[in-house]
Amino acid sequence: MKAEYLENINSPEDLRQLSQDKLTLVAQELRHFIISMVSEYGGHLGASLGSVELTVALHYVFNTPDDQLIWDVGHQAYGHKILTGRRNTFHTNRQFGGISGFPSRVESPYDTFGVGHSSTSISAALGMAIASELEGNLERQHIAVIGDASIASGMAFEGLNHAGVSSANLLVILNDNAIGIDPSVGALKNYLTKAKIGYKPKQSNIIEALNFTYVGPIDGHDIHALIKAFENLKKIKGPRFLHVMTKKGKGLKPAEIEQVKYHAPGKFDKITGKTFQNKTDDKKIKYQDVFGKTILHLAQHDEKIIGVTPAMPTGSSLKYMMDVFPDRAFDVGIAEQHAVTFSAGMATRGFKVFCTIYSTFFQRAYDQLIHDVALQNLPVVFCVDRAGIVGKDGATHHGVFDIAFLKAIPNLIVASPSCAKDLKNLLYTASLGIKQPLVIRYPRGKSDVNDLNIDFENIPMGEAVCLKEGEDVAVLSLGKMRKSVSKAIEYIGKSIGHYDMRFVKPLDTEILDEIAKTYSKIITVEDAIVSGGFGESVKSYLSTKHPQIEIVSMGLPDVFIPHGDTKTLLDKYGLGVKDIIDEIQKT
Ligand SMILES: Cc1ncc(C[n+]2csc(CCOP(=O)(O)OP(=O)(O)O)c2C)c(N)n1
Ligand SMILES: CC(=O)[C@@H](O)[C@H](O)COP(=O)(O)O
Ligand SMILES: [Mg+2]
Repeated sequence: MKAEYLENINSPEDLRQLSQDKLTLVAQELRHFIISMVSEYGGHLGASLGSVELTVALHYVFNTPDDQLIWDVGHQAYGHKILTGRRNTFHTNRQFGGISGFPSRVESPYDTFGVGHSSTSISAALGMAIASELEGNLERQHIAVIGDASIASGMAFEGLNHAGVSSANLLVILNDNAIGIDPSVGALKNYLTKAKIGYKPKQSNIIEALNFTYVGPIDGHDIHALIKAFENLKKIKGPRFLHVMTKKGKGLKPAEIEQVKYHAPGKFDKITGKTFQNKTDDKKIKYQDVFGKTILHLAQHDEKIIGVTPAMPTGSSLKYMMDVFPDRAFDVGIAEQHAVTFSAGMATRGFKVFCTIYSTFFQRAYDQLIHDVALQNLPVVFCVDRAGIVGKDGATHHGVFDIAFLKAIPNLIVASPSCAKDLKNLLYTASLGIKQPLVIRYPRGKSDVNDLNIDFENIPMGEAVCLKEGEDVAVLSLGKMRKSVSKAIEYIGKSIGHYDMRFVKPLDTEILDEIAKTYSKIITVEDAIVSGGFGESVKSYLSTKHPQIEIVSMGLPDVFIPHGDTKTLLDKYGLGVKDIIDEIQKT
């Protein structure tokens, strides 16, 4: 398909030169371009396909970038990027050195707010709107576009609650496709479903009750209806809310049908939509499945076991347990804070709660972890997925801060298994009953095994293992870095000791004392920021007791790591196999 119009749109200014009757064609070309790019280079798909008409209409009516357009999460903003000067660089999306998969303030003046985590758009847009008011600019528009799953989060409600008592020039657009990554959940979702079928007695409109002017629901694929609604809403002052209905995956049949799969499908055939299988290493089980399959197995033998996920049943693989035990496995929506305190509540009543959260999203629930779990020493098990570098999602999503922020918390045990067997056995050990909260962090992607057997072993809390004895240099690896360290030692071929520390906290001080007697140099290697990390704990323990030992901590530097494939990033940021070899050889 020739992109007759799109090819000439290098900024929204160009779009605004077109007559309104051409916009449907622009939308068609834009959708086609997104499908073609994502099919070849990967990335998020369904959300951007569903917001094509919305994107075109927004940039047509509003005076971006002076009018402030804020996308929630930002995975639906591919159309926005393409219309705002990034069509020619879009093929670099999410690659190292290329454009980011999410709006980013350093990338473009049209990206008014950096995103990646959900439910921030209303607060950010309100902040901008009140700033404009204070500057005396009452004309500038501030538009937050938020999805139906993201608006159900506590943070979005905090923003609505504040906006409703302001006179801010704020327009919230609810892009309602009735699904997040997985189907949306909760009472608000039920309310929105009713609103769409026309059941909306005025007094029961939640949004109007919060003092917003409410318009909708309208068809979010009808550009002309969208333009009309925006023009009308522009004339109204104060907080306004437009409810728009869209279809995730719109325009690519398989993506409309299998919306979960096509949220971010990987590469696919742009005509048929058929996805391609990655042939290499295909049989290895993903870490998320080691969790998901083990927790299902354990739950089958212990009815006290509960699973909790904040909106990531597929990504975390808790879905296996949800399918079999819908009453004991909960998707609580995008609500990390609630997920943690809800788990704490269940733990007070003697349930064995396994709450699975991506490392990066766990950041949201730090106070709940300290105040509601650790302070009360409640034995909740946090299965922290996507720990370490996650790859192409980039800075907003890398799980690299968890070690530093977790190790400061009293009562908490923090484990970082290096293989599927240890992850499985830690889950098993926790299921036998623990007396304090436990975090088990594990990485994104494939594990080291093809099959999961069901022989379980107890792992004593805080116990490290010696993988290989040596002389002079001992390398202490944490979690997935074990594999790179093994490769480095294999390459060097001389006698280097290798220890899989398994726990950040408590430290295995017994083994550390033994190591200190044998070696003159210790290298710690962790897939997280080195500042405040595991290596620093080792250093702090050993430096007073064994001041003669040289200790080098390898980890990520004190910067935000950008997007790119995981290996490239590890190599660039000093955690490649070669870096480990070099450090060992410095001896
Ligand atoms: C705080 C946080 N938790 C979880 C996620 C993972 N996540 C990304 S998109 C998404 C679903 C968003 O759904 P919705 O807001 O309805 O937007 P849609 O994808 O349907 O356009 C989730 C759970 C996230 N980005 N941020
Ligand atoms: C936008 C977002 O936050 C999610 O879609 C995220 O990209 C999922 O990451 P995984 O691919 O690791 O499940
Ligand atoms: Mg949605």
